[in-house]
Amino acid sequence: MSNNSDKVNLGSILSVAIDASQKAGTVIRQVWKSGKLGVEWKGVNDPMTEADVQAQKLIFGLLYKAFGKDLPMVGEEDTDVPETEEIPNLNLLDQLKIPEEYKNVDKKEVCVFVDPLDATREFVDGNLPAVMTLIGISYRGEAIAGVMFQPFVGNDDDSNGTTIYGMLGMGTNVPVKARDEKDFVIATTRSHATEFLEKATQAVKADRVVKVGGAGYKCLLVLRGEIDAYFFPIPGTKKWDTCGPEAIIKSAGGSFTDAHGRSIRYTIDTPKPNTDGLIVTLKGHDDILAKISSVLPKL
Ligand SMILES: O=P(O)(O)O[C@H]1[C@H](O)[C@@H](O)[C@H](OP(=O)(O)O)[C@@H](O)[C@H]1O
Ligand SMILES: [Mg+2]
Ligand SMILES: [Mg+2]
Ligand SMILES: [Mg+2]
Repeated sequence: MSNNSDKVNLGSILSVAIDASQKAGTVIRQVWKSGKLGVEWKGVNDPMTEADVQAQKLIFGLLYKAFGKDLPMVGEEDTDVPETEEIPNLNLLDQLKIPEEYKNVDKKEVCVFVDPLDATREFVDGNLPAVMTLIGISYRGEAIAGVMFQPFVGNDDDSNGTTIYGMLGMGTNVPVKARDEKDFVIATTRSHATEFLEKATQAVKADRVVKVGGAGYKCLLVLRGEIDAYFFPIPGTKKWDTCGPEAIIKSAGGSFTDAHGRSIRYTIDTPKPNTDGLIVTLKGHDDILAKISSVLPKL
């Protein structure tokens, strides 16, 4: 399958996404170590740095080099895409583990969502474990596969970071454990709370509320069984924040919906804001939806 073919193997795209996220992580660490973050404010509490921009250019360059510039792609930042000298690695995954239905699909029915640096505010504040590169792969509008790469956590092979990936029908590369305690603990925004969020939090009767930055990072806390739910039933996240993490959560058997329990769609034309919020769990999803329904506006 050459890069100008109109067919693609989603397993190969996931391989290049993993490779690109690790290489982007190296760039992010280099910018951090330089001390010259080049922070620009896109909006209130919404920074962009040189690391966000350079990481996105690298990721787009590798995916275009591997699959052609007609690969539908959405990135958070508005950057040009220079030719890259880097070589994309299409062979990181065992093709025997890739579901047959994903091996030869129409490229125009795929869309890759790239958040080159999730939790930029945390990056600027020096809260580095929450920083991640997120890449999601959708097919016919459904989040199918994704990778979350933590450049400042752990020491993953020679990529100096921690790679978490998953694909529907294949599972994840990391052990996943649902939280199983008597109390009910949720994670939500550190910096974008609203009156309605407080009301909704009371409606679901959380025993403890963990306030941390990073949409990807809160999904990781669910995967690791540190919280029962990522609870954010208000606007704020975008499709690039959620496509990759959703695919990983669902490939681990979890649930990922908006506040009304509806699936989130990911096509090139889908509006980027997740206006109806997020609820992310490994278990107990319906119980949360039942409790929050009493305070949600009727559809
Ligand atoms: O990639 P960035 O812009 O850092 O992504 C943001 C999310 O868009 C935003 O929703 C998250 O807000 P909360 O901290 O309130 O959960 C922010 O942490 C980043 O993930
Ligand atoms: Mg941002
Ligand atoms: Mg983000
Ligand atoms: Mg970002």
